[in-house]
Amino acid sequence: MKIFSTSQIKQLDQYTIEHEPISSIDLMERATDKLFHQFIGRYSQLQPVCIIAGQGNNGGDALALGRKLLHAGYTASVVLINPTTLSPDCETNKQRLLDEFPTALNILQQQFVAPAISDDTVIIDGLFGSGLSRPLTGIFAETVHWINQTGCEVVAIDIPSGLQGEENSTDNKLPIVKATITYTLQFPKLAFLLPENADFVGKWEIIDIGIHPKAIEQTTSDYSYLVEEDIRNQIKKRSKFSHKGSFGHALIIAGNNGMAGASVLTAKAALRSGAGLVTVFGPECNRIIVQTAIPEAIFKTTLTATVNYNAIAIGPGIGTQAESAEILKDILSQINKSCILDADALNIISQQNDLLKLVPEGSIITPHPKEFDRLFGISDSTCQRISKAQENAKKYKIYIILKGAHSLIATPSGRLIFNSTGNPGMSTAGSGDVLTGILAGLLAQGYSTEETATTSVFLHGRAGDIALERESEESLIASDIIGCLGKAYKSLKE
Ligand SMILES: NC(=O)C1=CN([C@@H]2O[C@H](COP(=O)(O)OP(=O)(O)OC[C@H]3O[C@@H](n4cnc5c(N)ncnc54)[C@H](O)[C@@H]3O)[C@@H](O)[C@H]2O)[C@H](O)CC1
Ligand SMILES: [K+]
Repeated sequence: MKIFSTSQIKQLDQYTIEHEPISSIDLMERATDKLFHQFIGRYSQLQPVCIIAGQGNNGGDALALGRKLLHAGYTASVVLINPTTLSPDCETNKQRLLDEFPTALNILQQQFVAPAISDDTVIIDGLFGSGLSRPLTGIFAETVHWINQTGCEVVAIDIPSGLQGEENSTDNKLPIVKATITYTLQFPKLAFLLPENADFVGKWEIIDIGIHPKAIEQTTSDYSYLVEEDIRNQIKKRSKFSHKGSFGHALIIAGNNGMAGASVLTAKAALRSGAGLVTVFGPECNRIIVQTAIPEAIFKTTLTATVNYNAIAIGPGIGTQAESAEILKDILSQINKSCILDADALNIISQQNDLLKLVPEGSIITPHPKEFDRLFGISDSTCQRISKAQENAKKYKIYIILKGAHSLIATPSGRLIFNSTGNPGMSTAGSGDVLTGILAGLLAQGYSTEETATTSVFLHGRAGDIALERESEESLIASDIIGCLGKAYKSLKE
């Protein structure tokens, strides 16, 4: 699913109006019908509602939603913050509300006056949406401060008011609505995927308002959101006549003294994701541990003929000592096909930056933000880190998987793909090793590097989400993710 900037969304909106064709007021009516249905699915008529509308089309949406809720029998009051002029569609919806429910509307022009609410009131935030161009001040800022101190549930229309759709200032004192849930129109906004905005956006759901499909298809964007339908068709079907040789041989270089668990988790994940054969390379002291924990894997302490492997993953738990650095250097100088680099392999590279040039084109590296900063320099904001990921993925022609709540895949062609699966329970020891194992498993099976990166990240998160059905966010451990890989695959075949 593409992610567009707010200015692109404005153009898509216009294209829909001209080519569907539909008048802009009817598009607003259609959008608010969808919002209304989403809202009544979550909140009953017993719940009092206070609607805050602004002067633009976000305010128009709020006024129309208020009218629909009053029609449906909700106890709703509407406050219109109107110091200057209303957009034409906002004006129309103000009139429609006044015509039908004249006493429900309170218009404030200069100073904010808090409406009467109760503890269980739901506030609908329709003050500003995608048209916001600068930080809120005056009566708008007062309104936001009031909303945030009520302690009530807040439903934001499109975007929490005060938040920009893309990059936001790092000043955390700016007036921005803290929503419980954001019903966003048609497309997720980039800001929703950035960790610093989590407190404002709350949960978010996409409301399909019927933007013209041709406009969506024709408009390009570097950004996208990886959803199930992107992955389903990528899963390879297995032939009835296949044998273990059909699914490739993965080499996992992982685990030092005391870190055998890293090799176990990585190798197990590679096997569970479908590799035909898995060989673990590690020190002699790990032999019994690895062979006991995964009898299906081969264990080696010497490295020969790396050409025989369909996928090589290197890094989990290898440490950054000279011996490991030598092995990494050897491997990188020897191989000429894409490999997977994680954890200590990345830490070694950040100490010897010239090694980055040896990483074969099309390789996949999987840093978390700290490892990323060690590799490419410290970033002041998530947006800056994202730009650096894009720049370096292009420069070195590699896939960079920047791990996080919405792991980001930066591709050699400059695309930025955010993952949609996963949960906070997956922030646990060994979770990254599991991802590396899945990547190795898929690459070994002949998935292209791009398919490997996207499918692995999606499957890893999906398995984590399935694991959460039995575990809590606190109790979930990396082995649970591996244990749910089967169900994750099945969920994509149902
Ligand atoms: N395709 C869609 O997604 C649809 C979206 N709809 C809704 O329309 C808004 C966007 O409406 P717009 O009128 O462009 O912007 P806002 O309502 O967010 O803002 C109004 C107006 O305010 C001015 N402004 C900007 N920043 C400030 C500020 N800090 N202080 C004061 N005034 C400010 C600026 O001139 C803006 O234009 C979208 O979010 C959806 O809710 C449609 O209803 C359906 C189609
Ligand atoms: K809003």
